[in-house]
Amino acid sequence: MAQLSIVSGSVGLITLQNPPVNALSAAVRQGIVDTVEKALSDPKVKSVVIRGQNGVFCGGADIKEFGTKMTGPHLIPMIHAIEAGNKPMVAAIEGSALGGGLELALGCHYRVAHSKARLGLPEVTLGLLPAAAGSQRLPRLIGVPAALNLITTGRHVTAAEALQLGIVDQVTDHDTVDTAVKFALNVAGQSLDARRISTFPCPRPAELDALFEDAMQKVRKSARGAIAPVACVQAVRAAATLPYAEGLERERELMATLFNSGQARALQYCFFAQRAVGRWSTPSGARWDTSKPVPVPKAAVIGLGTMGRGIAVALAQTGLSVVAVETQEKQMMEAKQAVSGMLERGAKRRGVAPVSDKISYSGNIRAVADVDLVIEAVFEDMAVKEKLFQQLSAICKPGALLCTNTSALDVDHLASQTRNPELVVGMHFFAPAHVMKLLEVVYGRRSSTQAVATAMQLGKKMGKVSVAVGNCRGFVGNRMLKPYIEQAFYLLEEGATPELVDRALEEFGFSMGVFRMSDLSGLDVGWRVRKGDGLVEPGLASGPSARVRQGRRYSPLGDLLCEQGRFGQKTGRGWYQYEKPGGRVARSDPWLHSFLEGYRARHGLVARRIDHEEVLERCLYALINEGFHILEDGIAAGPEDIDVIYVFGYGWPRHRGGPMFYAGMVGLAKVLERLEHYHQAHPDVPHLQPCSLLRRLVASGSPPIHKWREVIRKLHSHL
Ligand SMILES: CC(C)(COP(=O)(O)OP(=O)(O)OC[C@H]1O[C@@H](n2cnc3c(N)ncnc32)[C@H](O)[C@@H]1OP(=O)(O)O)[C@@H](O)C(=O)NCCC(=O)NCCSC(=O)C[C@@H](O)CCCCCCCCCCCCC(=O)O
Repeated sequence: MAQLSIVSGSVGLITLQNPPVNALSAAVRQGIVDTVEKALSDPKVKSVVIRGQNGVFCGGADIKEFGTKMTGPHLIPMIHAIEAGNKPMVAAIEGSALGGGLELALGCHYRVAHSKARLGLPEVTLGLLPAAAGSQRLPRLIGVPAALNLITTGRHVTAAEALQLGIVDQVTDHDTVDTAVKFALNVAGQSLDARRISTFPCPRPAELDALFEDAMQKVRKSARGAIAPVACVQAVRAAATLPYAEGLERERELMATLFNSGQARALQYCFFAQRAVGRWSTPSGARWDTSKPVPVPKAAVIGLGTMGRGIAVALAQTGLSVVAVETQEKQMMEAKQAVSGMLERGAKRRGVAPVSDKISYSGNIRAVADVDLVIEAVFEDMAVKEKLFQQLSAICKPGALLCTNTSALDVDHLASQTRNPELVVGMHFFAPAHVMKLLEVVYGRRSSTQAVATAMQLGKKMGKVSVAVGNCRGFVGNRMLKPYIEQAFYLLEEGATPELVDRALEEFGFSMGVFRMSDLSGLDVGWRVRKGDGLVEPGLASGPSARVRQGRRYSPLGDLLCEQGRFGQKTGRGWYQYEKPGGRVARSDPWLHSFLEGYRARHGLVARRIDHEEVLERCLYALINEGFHILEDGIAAGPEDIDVIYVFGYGWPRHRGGPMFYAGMVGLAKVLERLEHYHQAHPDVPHLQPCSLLRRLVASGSPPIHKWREVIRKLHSHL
């Protein structure tokens, strides 16, 4: 797992061998210990270069080992032996040097990086801190403020930035190992006294207390309850205030609290789940590894509202030629301006030239005739989309994929409007589409394997986390949102306020509670959908029937607000009030509170005290219950798909792993018991009735989440 050879007569070349990222497994650690010892004791070796196999230096500690009984040498003494050695050690960094990988490089006396390499200490994103002395060495090398920034955000830096910060000594565009070997030959025999980072005094910035207080406030605000960023600040503080050995001890203590925490488990689960969704499969047997996507050099976007603009920008930034079609002149003018602004800002952020020439605009749908793939993003109205798909089917060249960005409508029905239904899939982006990472790729009953594979690959190229899901109303994300929002409305009827519900959800870790989110996205969106579903009945002011629709409990609260023209931020009034239409700062609205009181009085509802626990249980367990239905129906292939959708698209706090992972953490038996309890109290709310898959999982002893698929498979084979 690590090999030593001698090159250029006197340079010991140690190669880490653990594809694909040379993670520091027990075998690699043992290999490093052995080869370093050999190199140090071999009189022929005057200096040493450490590199990783296959163009990747090292992706850090082996995350798969965490949570298992860890064996093999520890990282800290291993890295210490490298630093303390009396022969110059040079890290040759290609690809990535992340986490333990960078910590290993910091133990070396010199670092040479390829210009395309990326370096960082991303442990915080896994619920950990750089506990192989990274939190103690990095501040000594680059100073406290820069180290704090890197360690608390986990961001990766380019080789150029690493050079500027002083993390690496040389950057090369040529062969990294050759360059590092030359470097090692040059420094052989030189004193290493000034090269051992652990012996550096940590630069103490002025206003140390204020600096750390500020850093702590920042992470507490952005971490929304995550504990690792806080521990990272504490560890860097130890570097700045304690001698190295004591700092190291503090790092160890802090790591011990993080290492077995639920948050670390949740974040590491997310890391693997994000990668697992790329290995998609469909109930018809289509799979990621047996499907061949078709190339998509040219694409079209139809409809240049908010979504269409974002999609066009995202496609152009990926390097595709884009035809942007909008038939309304005013909308087209506004869109052109908005798109060029988005492209310019994006280019500035990424330090590249804007790609405005990648987009051509047309008011005529015939302009899409020669594209390889079309994404429609027109108004969310089935009749409009039906007509468009009929047109596209006639206009587009043979084999062109027809994709819909609908957030809830029936993909099979749209496919049935075309001559080639196998070429139709959903590509459900999230607003703003050029920023949000999530893409739901919706396969219909007749979508071809190739169509799904092409949409999945295009999503990946666009930098999206793409999840393949089946076709049903709302797909995965929006389908689960419905019972969640519904519970929030019922809680208002029963005595809660929007502030109370939102506070409970935000303290849980959501970036926004349900009502602030509703104000942001616009209350009229849901109103239109409910009208389409025949649920809105204006004029039914009171009486029990006013709160029952289609035989179930229904809350008309959202409809009543819309009737008052309260659409949220855009009108300056919604569940909250705003300083002006388009304002963003939500303030409590006394009108809303007295409206709720009047509503309850009219309907004979007596307000009761509702606590955060009930808010969380009712909203989250209703959402999770729908997640189980989705798994039972085969709409999502596994719980990871649902969790990735919620973390990347719906603001679910990553350190809680996603709704299905969270259910496992709470305990499936508890979720079942609470759903039964609430369903008994609200028998007219079908979403609270526990799903039979949940019952089955509990009956099978609540297996860990990675075993749920077995239970689901058995369930499907019985159907
Ligand atoms: C490296 C990447 C940037 C590469 O990206 P790319 O897109 O090319 O590839 P993928 O991301 O798809 O990855 C390919 C493949 O590899 C798997 N993988 C990647 N990295 C790792 C890894 N580090 N370990 C294991 N496996 C990895 C990935 O899962 C893919 O496989 P799959 O089958 O899933 O498709 C990118 O991969 C990346 O960003 N990787 C992660 C980088 C990272 O976060 N590194 C940090 C790791 S944590 C760490 O290093 C910790 C160290 O600081 C300190 C460790 C000290 C440990 C001490 C433990 C003692 C605990 C004391 C407490 C005891 C308490 C008590 O119980 O008493």
